[in-house]
Amino acid sequence: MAVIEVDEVSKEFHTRRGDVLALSRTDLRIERHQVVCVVGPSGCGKTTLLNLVAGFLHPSAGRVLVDGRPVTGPDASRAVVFQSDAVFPWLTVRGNVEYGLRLRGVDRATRRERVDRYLELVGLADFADAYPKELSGGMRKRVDIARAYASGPEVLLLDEPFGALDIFTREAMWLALHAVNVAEPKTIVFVTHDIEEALFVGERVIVMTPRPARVHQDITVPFGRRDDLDLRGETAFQDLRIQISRSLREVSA
Ligand SMILES: Nc1ncnc2c1ncn2[C@@H]1O[C@H](COP(=O)(O)OP(=O)(O)OP(=O)(O)O)[C@@H](O)[C@H]1O
Repeated sequence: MAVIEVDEVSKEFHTRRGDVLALSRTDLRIERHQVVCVVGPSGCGKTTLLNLVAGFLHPSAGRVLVDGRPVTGPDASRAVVFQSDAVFPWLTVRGNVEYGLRLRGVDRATRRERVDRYLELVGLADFADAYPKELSGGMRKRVDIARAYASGPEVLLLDEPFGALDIFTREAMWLALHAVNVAEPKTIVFVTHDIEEALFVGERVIVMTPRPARVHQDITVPFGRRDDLDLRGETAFQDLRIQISRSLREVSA
C-alpha cells in the first residue's frame, strides 16, 4: 500500500488581496519508505503540499491519505522538520530529543534508550547534556532530526531543513540523514531548492509546475549509494542535475 496518496488535491487560500490557488487537482503517490524530494519554482506550492500531508492545512478539494486513512490533522505518525531550528533553548539536547516522548507519557528508561540511540545515529552522543546555545547551527539541526526520529513517526516531512546551513554543514547533514534513515527507514518527503541536494538525498525527485503546483516531472534517481559525496562528480549525476535544471527553467518560462 502507498503510504502517502495525494488524490486530486486543490488548495485555495482566501486573502484580503484575493484568492490564491496554490494546488490544483494535484496527484502524487509515495510508496512506503521512499525518500522523495520536491523541487519547483519559488512560491509554487511546495510548502502547501507538505502542510497538507502534515495535516496543518486541509484540502479545498480532493483527499490526502496516509496508509489509506484521510489526514484530518497533525499527529505523531508524521513528524515535520522546518528550515528554522525548532529546538527549545531552555532544554538540553536530551530534553529536546525526548520532548515528544515525554508528552506521550513514555517511561523514563524507554526515553533514555531511544534518545541515546538517535543521538548516537546523528553524531551527538557526547552532547546530550549541552544546551542549544552551545551548539552550532548544524548540530541544532541534528537535534531536530533526532527529535523527529525519536518521536517514532512513519512519515518524515522536511521543508528545506538544511536551507539555512552553509554548504559543508549541509553536505554533512545529507550524510547524517542517510545514516539515520538506513538504520530506521521512513517515508520521507523533502522540499528543497537545491537540485544537488534533491538528487543526493532523494530516490525520486518531483519537479512541480509554477503555482498552482502540479507534478511536472517525476524522476527516479538511479544511484544506490548515498554515503559518498563524490557521487556528485559522476557523469550520470551531473546529467540528471542538468536535466532537472532544464526542466525547472522550461516549466518556469
Ligand atoms: N496561509 C496562507 N495564506 C494565504 N496564502 C498562502 C498561505 N500559504 C501559502 N500561500 C500562498 O500560496 C502560494 C504557495 O505558497 P508555498 O509557500 O506553498 O510555496 P513554496 O513553493 O513552498 O514557496 P517557496 O519555494 O518560496 O518556499 C504562494 O502564492 C503563497 O503566497
